[in-house]
Amino acid sequence: MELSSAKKPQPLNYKNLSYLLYALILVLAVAFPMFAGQYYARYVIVMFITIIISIGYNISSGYCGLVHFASAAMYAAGAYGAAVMMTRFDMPFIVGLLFGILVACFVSLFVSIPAFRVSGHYLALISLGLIVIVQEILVEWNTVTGGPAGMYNQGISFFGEPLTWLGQYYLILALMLIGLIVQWGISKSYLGRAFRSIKNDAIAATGAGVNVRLFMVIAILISGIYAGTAGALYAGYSGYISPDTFGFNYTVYILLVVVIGGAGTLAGPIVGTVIITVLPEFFSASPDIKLFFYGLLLIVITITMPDGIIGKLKKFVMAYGNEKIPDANEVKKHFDLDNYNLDEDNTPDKSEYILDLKNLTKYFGGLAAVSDLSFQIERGAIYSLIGPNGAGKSTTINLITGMDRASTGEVIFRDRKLNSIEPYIISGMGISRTFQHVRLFGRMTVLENVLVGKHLAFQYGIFGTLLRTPKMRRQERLNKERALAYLDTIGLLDKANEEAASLSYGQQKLLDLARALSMEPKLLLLDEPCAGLNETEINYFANLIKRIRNSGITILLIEHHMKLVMDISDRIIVLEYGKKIAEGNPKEIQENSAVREAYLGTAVAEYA
Ligand SMILES: Nc1ncnc2c1ncn2[C@@H]1O[C@H](COP(=O)(O)OP(=O)(O)OP(=O)(O)O)[C@@H](O)[C@H]1O
Repeated sequence: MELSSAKKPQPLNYKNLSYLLYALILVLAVAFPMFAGQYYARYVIVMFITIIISIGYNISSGYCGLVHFASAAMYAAGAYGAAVMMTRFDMPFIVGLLFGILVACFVSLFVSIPAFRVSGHYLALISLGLIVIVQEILVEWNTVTGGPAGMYNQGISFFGEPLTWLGQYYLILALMLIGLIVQWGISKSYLGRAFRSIKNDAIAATGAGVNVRLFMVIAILISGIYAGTAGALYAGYSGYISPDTFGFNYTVYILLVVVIGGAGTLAGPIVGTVIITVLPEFFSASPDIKLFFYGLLLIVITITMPDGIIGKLKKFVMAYGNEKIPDANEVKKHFDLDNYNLDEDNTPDKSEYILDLKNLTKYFGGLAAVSDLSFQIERGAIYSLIGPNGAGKSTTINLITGMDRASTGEVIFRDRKLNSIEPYIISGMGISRTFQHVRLFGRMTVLENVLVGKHLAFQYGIFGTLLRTPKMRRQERLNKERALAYLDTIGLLDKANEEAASLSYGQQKLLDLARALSMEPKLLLLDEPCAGLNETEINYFANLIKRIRNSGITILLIEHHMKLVMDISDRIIVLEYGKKIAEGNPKEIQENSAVREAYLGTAVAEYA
């Protein structure tokens, strides 16, 4: 089957281009105070601080997709935390900085905990509430914050010595560079891929083994660390802070920086800051004109470049992925479906069946989508679940994977009851799935989609991520090689660097399968993998499914395509209105009169 389209022109080397730009910016930033003097250096320091807070916002919102307006609240927490430590407790700047970060992290919890329950505009509304509350605290808690009049502090000093303006410039530049390097490290790690998978499709991310809630908390916590650092630096550098600085306008300002620069891109916060800070100066210094300019810029950029300036640039040079793709023979060393030994762990269960559903019932309101359903699945077989539309097939898969909770009954997988286990843990236990309506991480590359499927195979921590330790690099390399091998297995190796959303429908279905397969499941649940495909594609899938079964992986297939089901199934279970009406081998099912009446009708008559 020809699933690959004609080769596209070789993309320009975006990677080298951006390295060159970063080097230029660095040289410029280091040399700037030497030729520009103190007045302009102060201006650039504020830009550095803006970049720091914007990177944090970019990680939580640009990468992880959590749109919130809490930047100003976390920034205020950092600034006041540092100032209070320095002024009220006479502590050195470094203690103020650490305390400011701590307070900002605490404030970040008020965004991340609600994010468990709400998302989208509800989360944005909650974060707006947070700004109002923080403003009130700053204004009313006079004895600590100085109230509306604000508070002064001793400024940035080390060992009792105030830092010169040049020292402050390089300190803040160094922290900004660290911030950029950390952002780069995160984006190149499984942490960054997990964030982006959540933004693309949180349900698919859960299915791939990502603990979505935990990673949302981490993303917002990281933005709290950046905002806290920026706030403390601002307090120390300016020597005076007041509540006015940390209002709604500032949050919108940071949002603008990230949206205009390019949310979810490495250089977005830099480009956005430069544009938002420098461009208005060419028009006028008047605050009203500036606001007008910001508003206009937001409208124009959102309409013409929804991915921001860097996002547009990346599209222009087609810089989706730049992984080197080895040839197929090389790739097969890392995974070969036809010579695959299913890795049974050291604690094999005693049960004869890999999956055992006992009297499973699921109500949606008054509707029993699944009703008193019991069946067992033998290891290494292909079982198919068939039935008319609305019979409860997908719901059964959702109950097995923990994406829906059973009203009554039990799901037993390898002797373990799954009923109250979180879906991402179930994925890690050896059950993976594809989705009826393909759920890919559309804005990630084909290779990255499969790598998210390998999420649980990454075992390096935050230090590995930030320091790019040998362990981290080894795991990244090995899993990349393996992910490429899965792509080769399903025939998409040459598409590894392309955006998943750009694939044809058949290719997307294949990628969904590759991602599920990359999780090294013991039980693979396929929800209508062939819906919407043509005969050639269906035959290709049928062959793949049989090869997967032959490798030892057990399969539960939902499919309406009867020829495929009858050809490849070892056993078939038929549902109607959530109830099992028949079970048997393909021949028995074809001959079953109740099944013919309820579902198969002429379809089987034609097939038989
Ligand atoms: N989240 C939900 N909330 C309410 N009702 C639901 C929900 N999910 C499924 N249902 C209902 O449960 C019944 C079974 O749906 P399900 O999707 O499991 O059927 P299916 O056999 O997979 O159908 P199809 O072949 O059309 O995909 C349907 O009546 C459906 O409307």
